[in-house]
Amino acid sequence: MNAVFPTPDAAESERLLSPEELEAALRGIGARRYHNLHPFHRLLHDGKLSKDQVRAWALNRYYYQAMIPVKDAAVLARMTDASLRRIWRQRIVDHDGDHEGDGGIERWLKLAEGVGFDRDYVLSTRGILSATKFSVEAYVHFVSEKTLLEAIASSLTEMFSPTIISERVAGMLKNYDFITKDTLAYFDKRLTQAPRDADFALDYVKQHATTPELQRQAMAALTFKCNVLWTQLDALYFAYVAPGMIPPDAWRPGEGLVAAPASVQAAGGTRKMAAGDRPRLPRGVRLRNDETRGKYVLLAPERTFDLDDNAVAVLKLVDGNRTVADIADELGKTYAADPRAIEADILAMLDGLAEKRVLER
Ligand SMILES: O=C(O)c1cc(C(=O)O)c2c(n1)C(=O)C(=O)c1cc(C(=O)O)[nH]c1-2
Repeated sequence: MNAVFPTPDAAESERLLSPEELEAALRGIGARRYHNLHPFHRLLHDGKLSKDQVRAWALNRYYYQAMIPVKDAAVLARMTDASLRRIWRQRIVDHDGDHEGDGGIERWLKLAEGVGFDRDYVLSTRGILSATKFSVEAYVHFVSEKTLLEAIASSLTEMFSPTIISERVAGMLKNYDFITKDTLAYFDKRLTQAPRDADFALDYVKQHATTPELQRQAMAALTFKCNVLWTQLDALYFAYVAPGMIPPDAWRPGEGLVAAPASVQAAGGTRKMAAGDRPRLPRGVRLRNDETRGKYVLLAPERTFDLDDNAVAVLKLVDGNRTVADIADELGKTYAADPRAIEADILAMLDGLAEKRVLER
């Protein structure tokens, strides 16, 4: 393994690597350490997180986004060559934009707003985990204090980001009903910006890491940066997944959100079903008669829900055409009940299924 991907402390790194070997070594660091491998990202992309856990990610990642131009300004300040600065300054423009309302930070704010946050709360950075701040600030300090080669090499995680971004966008759109293409617009531009930036940085490092020591420093810088990304996810995982220990002062579910209409709040985030809605089963979810058990179940990908008789009676009428009021009318006739009286129970039952994401409006 070391012969293919020498690590900074491997004996192999005593030898001067060819530029191609150096690139392979750098890619090997990403293959082992990039944050696409972190369990938090796996959960995020596979649709296994709750809306609040996705919110925690969006909020914390805002801090990274907001500090990237500060980091790049620190890198720029190290550059004595105008031709280098001319290229590097584009990174700051990409994130800050050319005018108010433009740029990557603004697009990340849209993402945070898209999952329910109040913009001013996000901007205040009040609820962001201290560990997130420590990691991000370590990155800014690193590029300020280390050599320019190390500062540039530390940005090389971007070589690996297009793959994770494609996976993330596809996974989140598929798996979360509260995520839209607009919400994730931040990532569209990164798919072209990141390879452009990474190509430049990689060429620079290959050209300037001309001794085993400099090559070792470049590899160590990339390793450090992988750790900057990884530790941010460790902190999120610890606070919001398991053991779920949210530190004092960090964001707690419910805080910093745009006040939703009362009907939305009552449904715990998703709008409550109304009598005029036409519920339907999402793609991949089916009502099935489980003959061996002699009962109906709701079959969803990798999940099965047992249903009581009332739920089965309602779901047999759920077809995307009938409104909830229509369903109440029909069941009222069948069971000789007042449709308006049973409507409330039907709505509550459907809301419960919608929250589990096995029913849509
Ligand atoms: O979505 C991601 O996984 C991801 C990763 C990285 C990265 O690898 O550092 C960056 C970004 N996104 C990103 O959006 C971004 O602007 C960025 C700037 C930098 C950097 O080190 O200068 N990395 C990243």
